[in-house]
Amino acid sequence: MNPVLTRFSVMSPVRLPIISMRFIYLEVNMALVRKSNAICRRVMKTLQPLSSAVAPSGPESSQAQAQCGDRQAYGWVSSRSLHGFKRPNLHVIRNQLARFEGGSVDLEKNSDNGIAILTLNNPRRMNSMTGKMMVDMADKVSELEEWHEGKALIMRGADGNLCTGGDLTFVRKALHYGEEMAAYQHDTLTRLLNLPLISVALVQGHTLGGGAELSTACDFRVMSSSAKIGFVQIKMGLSTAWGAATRLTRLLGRRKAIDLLCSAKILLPDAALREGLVDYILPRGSEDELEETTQWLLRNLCAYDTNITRVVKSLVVSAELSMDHYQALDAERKLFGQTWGGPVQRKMLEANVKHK
Ligand SMILES: CC[C@H](C(=O)O)C(=O)SCCNC(=O)CCNC(=O)[C@H](O)C(C)(C)COP(=O)(O)OP(=O)(O)OC[C@H]1O[C@@H](n2cnc3c(N)ncnc32)[C@H](O)[C@@H]1OP(=O)(O)O
Repeated sequence: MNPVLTRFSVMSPVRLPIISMRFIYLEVNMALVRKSNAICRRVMKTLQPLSSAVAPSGPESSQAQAQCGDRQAYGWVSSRSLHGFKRPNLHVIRNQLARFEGGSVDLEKNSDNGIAILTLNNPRRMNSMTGKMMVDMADKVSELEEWHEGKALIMRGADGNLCTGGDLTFVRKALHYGEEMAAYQHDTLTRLLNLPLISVALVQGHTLGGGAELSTACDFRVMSSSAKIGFVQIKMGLSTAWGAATRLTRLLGRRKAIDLLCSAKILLPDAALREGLVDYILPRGSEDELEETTQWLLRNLCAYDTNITRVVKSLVVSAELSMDHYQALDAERKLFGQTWGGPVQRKMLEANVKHK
């Protein structure tokens, strides 16, 4: 049964006959799975020609294959996801990612106001994410899943910069490991988005590529008046690595998602607000933007009872949770895996592109 509904049904004061609820839920779920499997097979058929277009050919492809080796070696298991794709073994991937050192993701939980602060901490490299930071983030999201007295979460970066995406030193070393890294981040960011906490990304400084993707894994985005945000992956020869194509399409609709992802435009606050990508711009010259964001949260979204706030968030998650979401992420991961390590990305990495 949907984990969110399970948690809600235990908490709901009116205990409906759970058996009949479970039965109805299972029936609906099976119908959804049958429908989405059929859609997914059609989607993947249209994508097949693309894979020969973007995957490396010639010696590079044999080198890439040699590097990748058998997917089993990297933790791909035989069990299939609901939509026919191989479900990755996150535990094996975790051990591989942890070897790419650098930075940390830290968590402070304030039991007085029920607001937790999740901090990306790699300031010398603008909080870009290493493999170790991805493992840290997954662990902190698991800790938040068990924080039952929490009400909200603010995700921010150390020293006034949210995140500039994948740490390029990590990226250059992990070109054989794109799909696995994407699967790991998809799991973490979907769990983050589905937490029974009102989540806000504090968009500060340069929030680029994967950093912009991280911001879409929160319910709301609050932006500093001096910040910039842009999905620059296409300039790097890539599609989105951490699930933003799926989330942006749901958040802004397909037209705006295509616009932001295919133009690689870098938005200043007013434009980001106009596009609906961010929800609030902090006043210019704020002394303490984290405190300003905390007050914005308390005023607008956390003014009421903690348990009811958690139930309302859980209800919205369970209303949105659908097979299509996981099918979209599976397809996104497959596509991303075909761009990662491809000739365009290699050329852009060598060019050391700066997204000014
Ligand atoms: C997996 C996700 C996906 C992917 O990687 O496939 C992506 O996220 S794609 C996007 C990847 N990110 C980038 O390409 C950003 C590259 N960096 C820049 O464009 C600039 O650094 C910029 C515009 C963010 C800031 O420019 P500015 O001149 O203001 O500062 P510096 O360039 O001197 O940067 C300061 C310092 O930070 C280091 N830095 C910044 N971003 C990254 C990064 N993503 N990985 C590693 N290091 C990063 C930069 O190298 C400087 O350090 P230094 O030791 O002085 O070279």
